[in-house]
Amino acid sequence: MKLTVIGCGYLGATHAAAMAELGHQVLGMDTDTDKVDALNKGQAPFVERGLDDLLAKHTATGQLSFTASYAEAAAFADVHFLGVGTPQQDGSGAYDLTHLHTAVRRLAPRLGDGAVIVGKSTVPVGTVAQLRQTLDEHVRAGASVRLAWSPEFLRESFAVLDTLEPDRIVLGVEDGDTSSEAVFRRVYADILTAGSPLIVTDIPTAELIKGAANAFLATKISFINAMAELCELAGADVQQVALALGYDHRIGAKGMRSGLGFGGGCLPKDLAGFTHRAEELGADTGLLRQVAAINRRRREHTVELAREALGGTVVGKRIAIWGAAFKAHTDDIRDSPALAVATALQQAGAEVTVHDPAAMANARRAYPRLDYADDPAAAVTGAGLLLHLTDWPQYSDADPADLAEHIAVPRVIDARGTLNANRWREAGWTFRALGRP
Ligand SMILES: NC(=O)c1ccc[n+]([C@@H]2O[C@H](COP(=O)([O-])OP(=O)(O)OC[C@H]3O[C@@H](n4cnc5c(N)ncnc54)[C@H](O)[C@@H]3O)[C@@H](O)[C@H]2O)c1
Ligand SMILES: O=c1ccn([C@@H]2O[C@H](COP(=O)(O)OP(=O)(O)O[C@H]3O[C@H](CO)[C@@H](O)[C@H](O)[C@H]3O)[C@@H](O)[C@H]2O)c(=O)[nH]1
Repeated sequence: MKLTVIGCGYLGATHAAAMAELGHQVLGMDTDTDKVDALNKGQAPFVERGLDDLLAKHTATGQLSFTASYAEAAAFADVHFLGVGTPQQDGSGAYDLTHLHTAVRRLAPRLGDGAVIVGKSTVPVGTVAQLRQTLDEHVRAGASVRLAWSPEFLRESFAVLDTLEPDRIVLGVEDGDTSSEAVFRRVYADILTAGSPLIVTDIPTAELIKGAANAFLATKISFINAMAELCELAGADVQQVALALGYDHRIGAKGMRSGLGFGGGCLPKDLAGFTHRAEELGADTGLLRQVAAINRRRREHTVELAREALGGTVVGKRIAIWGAAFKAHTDDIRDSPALAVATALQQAGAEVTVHDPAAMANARRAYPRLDYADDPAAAVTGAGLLLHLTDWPQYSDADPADLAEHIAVPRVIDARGTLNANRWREAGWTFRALGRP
């Protein structure tokens, strides 16, 4: 089949490459010409495992290409996936939906009768009804264009795998739309044959499923972090608590790692947007607000522990920070908990040196006033405290005995819970972890 993907960021570039891997002819479209150029060379403009290989493989054969032209995209195919960004509006939790409306407005007059738009971006419930109005206002006279919504559940760093082998696929179709599902089933034929379940539902339900999924994932993380708070007060170990809870099949161990809390381009923004929309609809959002508050406290608590470790003040103190990405195996620093802690400490007067295996270029651009070191040992050299803030395996594999020779005072706070406490203590470090004795 011939398909386009409008908006080629983390979601869209991965989706385009994965659709080519399924055998489709794919044209990705993005307004960012630098991104388009990189993608056409077979290079992902961000770090994502396996994506460069897929892009290189399919751009080389011409099965996958990218453009900045709506006209080319509209002429290329009758099925158009939408993956443009839906960021948070400044100063409120609400979603900014302008990119979506722009994309529909620009595409609509160029589409032929029978075209199908399938949205993948994350949106608050009610968005598709508004996009339908935008579509109807701009579509050619006499052309009937269908609009369906298939929210995306991929995780960064597992994006290729999650797109090709999804836990489930959701498709929302408008009332009276009897044909989008058949088109969609053809697009996803191989994935459906391999056993991924497909849930076909109405539009509001499809929109809401995505928000609910991220709200649940956020709740699970904040739940275990609330237990971590309690463990610290009681002298108990949250990792043992999580281990024991996770063996219960009704709870499950996945997505329940305690630590510095959730960041990234999705969970914080989607929790805020979901809460905002729920309030507009008159729902009680007490639970959702607590989830966000617990998450905020993780960052504040880590800053406080650093202050405490340094004798009550961070002013003029050298602090090494391991981690800038919002999680391991990505260069994404959107709402990164690690950088939130780093900048809070710097604002409080500390001299902060940051290391990250992949996200330093992005961090340098966004936070040019922080210091950066090229390797983990260089970051700790001369510091009075090390904070471990992103769960890269390089950090859990590092040799604490070797590092103790570089740091001025061997003191570490493990905010991700992935360092081996015994190993670090045996190497002479004062070791403190969140939620653990
Ligand atoms: N990143 C993820 O892991 C992930 C997973 C599931 C869902 N989502 C959702 O997918 C959407 C995209 O997220 P992302 O992380 O890929 O964002 P992103 O910022 O990486 O990518 C968005 C892309 O859209 C492009 N764009 C903006 N306006 C455009 C327009 N009018 N026409 C064409 N292109 C346009 C931008 O240039 C950018 O490349 C969001 O709604 C997000 O919530 C993201
Ligand atoms: O047990 C856990 C799992 C994650 N995190 C943190 O939570 C954040 C989000 O992690 P993760 O869910 O792995 O990353 P994302 O790539 O942001 O993916 C989430 O957001 C996407 C965008 O909506 C969804 O598609 C995915 O299903 C959803 O997992 C990161 O800061 C992690 O460090 C924890 O603290 N504990």
